[in-house]
Amino acid sequence: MIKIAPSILSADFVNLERDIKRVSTADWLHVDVMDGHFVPNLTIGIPVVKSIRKCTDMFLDVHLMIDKPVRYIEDFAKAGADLLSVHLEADGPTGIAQALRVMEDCGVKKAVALRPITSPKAILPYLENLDMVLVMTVEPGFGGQSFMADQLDTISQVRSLIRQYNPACRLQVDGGINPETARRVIAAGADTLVAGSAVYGAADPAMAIAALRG
Ligand SMILES: O=C(CO)[C@@H](O)[C@H](O)COP(=O)(O)O
Repeated sequence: MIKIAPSILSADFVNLERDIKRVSTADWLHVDVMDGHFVPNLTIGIPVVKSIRKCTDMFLDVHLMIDKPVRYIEDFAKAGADLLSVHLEADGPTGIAQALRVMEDCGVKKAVALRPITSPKAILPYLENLDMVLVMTVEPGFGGQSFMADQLDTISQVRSLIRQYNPACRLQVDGGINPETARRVIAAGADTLVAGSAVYGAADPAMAIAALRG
């Protein structure tokens, strides 16, 4: 079943609680954490995730765009994250494996994320132990960018690895998702879609969420 995860990066942060309630028909809430180093942007951190947890029961899907994420896994788990995604480019293999181990110990779902440049095969050392793989269809850092169609092939390749090694693993796609690109990424094998501007830029976010489901 397709899951839709609105990205609060496109929400109005002054009215964050209101904007979280406006997407309550979605399946998950996607929270973009950026450190100004792994990506050229700064967003939100642990205290904000803690506050979000207090105002919604939605599944919190937290995308860590930060260097050496193992340093903060436990804090984000305690703040209320349900799933954490760490970028394979954000640390060496030992650091990524450690981050996944800490997620396991903390009882949060485990995901790895790939920048557009990263080979799908990079997920192989971790795949059997993952709940989700996140394929970026823009360069991480900002909302409102154009969908990178050449990532459709990466999505297909990741789907085929998932089929082979861990069929229960979800495949999330993030960046430039609208009703048209949603159809294309679902056809390529995605089952979880992140959308920021397509949801929060719409007059009626609930209708935009329904349109993404197809
Ligand atoms: O992680 C990111 C950007 O780095 C995304 O989650 C964006 O927030 C998605 O925004 P749209 O491309 O859907 O506007």
